Amino acid sequence: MDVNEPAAAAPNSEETAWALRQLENIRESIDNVDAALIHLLAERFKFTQQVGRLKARHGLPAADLDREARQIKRLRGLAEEAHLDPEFAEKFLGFIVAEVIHHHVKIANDTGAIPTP
Ligand SMILES: C=C(O[C@@H]1C=C(C(=O)O)C=C[C@H]1O)C(=O)O
Repeated sequence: MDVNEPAAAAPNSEETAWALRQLENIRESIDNVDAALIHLLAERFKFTQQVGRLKARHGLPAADLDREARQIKRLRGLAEEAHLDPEFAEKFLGFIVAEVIHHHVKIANDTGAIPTP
C-alpha cells in the first residue's frame, strides 16, 4: 500500500495499526528535519549578527536590496532544481531577512550608531 493513496475501503484494525506505525515513522523523520532547520537557522543568525555588528560599527545600512535580489534569484533557482515552489522559497527567505534587518536596526540603535534604513 502506498502511503500517499487513500484506502479503497474501510481498513481493518490491522491495517489501521500498520498505518499508525507508518505515520509515527514519517513524523519522526519530519521532527528530525524540523530540528535540523532550527539548528541551521540558529547558525545563520549567528553569521547575520556578525554582519549586524560590523554594519553598526561602520555606519552601513541595515538592509542591502541588491544583495537580497541576488539571493532571491539564486534561491529560486535552487528551489526549482529541488522541486520546491520558488514562490515559497522567496517568501521564506523574505521572512528570515525581515527578522535579520530587525536585529540589525536594533544593534545599530543599541550601539548608538546613526540609524539607517
Ligand atoms: C545579512 C545582511 O543584511 C541583510 C540581511 C540579509 C540576509 O539575511 O541574508 C541580506 C541582505 C541584507 O538586507 C547582509 O547584508 O549580508
